[in-house]
Amino acid sequence: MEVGFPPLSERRLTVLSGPSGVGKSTVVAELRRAHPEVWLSVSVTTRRPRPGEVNGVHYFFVDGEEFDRLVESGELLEWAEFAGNRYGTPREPVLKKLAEGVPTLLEIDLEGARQVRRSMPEALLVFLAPPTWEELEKRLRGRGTEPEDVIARRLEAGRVEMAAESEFDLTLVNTSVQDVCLRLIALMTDPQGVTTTTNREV
Ligand SMILES: Nc1ncnc2c1ncn2[C@@H]1O[C@H](COP(=O)(O)OP(=O)(O)OP(=O)(O)O)[C@@H](O)[C@H]1O
Ligand SMILES: Nc1nc2c(ncn2[C@@H]2O[C@H](COP(=O)(O)O)[C@@H](O)[C@H]2O)c(=O)[nH]1
Repeated sequence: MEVGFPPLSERRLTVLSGPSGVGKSTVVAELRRAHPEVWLSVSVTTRRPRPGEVNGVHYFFVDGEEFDRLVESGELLEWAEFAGNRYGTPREPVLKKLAEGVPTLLEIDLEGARQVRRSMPEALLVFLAPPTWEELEKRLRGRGTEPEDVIARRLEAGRVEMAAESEFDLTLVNTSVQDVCLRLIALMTDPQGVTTTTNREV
């Protein structure tokens, strides 16, 4: 049975959230490899770049002063502090892509998703969940990009994010990156894609 989501033209904005380490970036990279027509917003962050991360590609890396300026000037659609750093979505490029009718994706944290829910209620909010909590810890540690104290902060935030799953329109469990991508692209490009009354899918 179809649930009451608005038609595609009014819900081209899709938000992907979920605990740190669940696989959001992996899923998005795979999705964009297969579907380059999907546009991913490049966020601004005060976090230091990880090895291999490129300014303007993975993030716009800025200092605290510049982030303050962006907030004060209203240039961010949403922003949040996550595990000691700040992250935000530049407003203008998102509005431009939406006006052009381009399927647009934000990969952001829970606080950011809540702000988008308030300011753009037509957006589709998708929660990416791990198969188990143990698997989440394994992925986060296995990525090897953060020291243990940062991993602990991210897992603490992850508990809060997991508890908020029901705020999202839909949950996809990231057991298989391929399966999640297929489902996500169907949701983004096919008005019939949202055809379930249950929040959680496997
Ligand atoms: N379905 C999967 N099965 C096994 N490993 C996976 C799967 N999806 C992602 N991973 C691995 O989990 C780790 C974390 O993935 P990724 O960096 O994409 O997470 P994230 O949700 O974007 O994290 P963050 O919010 O911290 O940026 C990576 O090492 C990735 O290769
Ligand atoms: N609210 C926002 N959250 C964002 C944005 N860009 C990324 N994120 C989220 O931050 C955490 C940590 O990311 P990492 O790259 O340091 O691992 C993760 O949940 C991202 O989804 C944003 O613009 N706004």
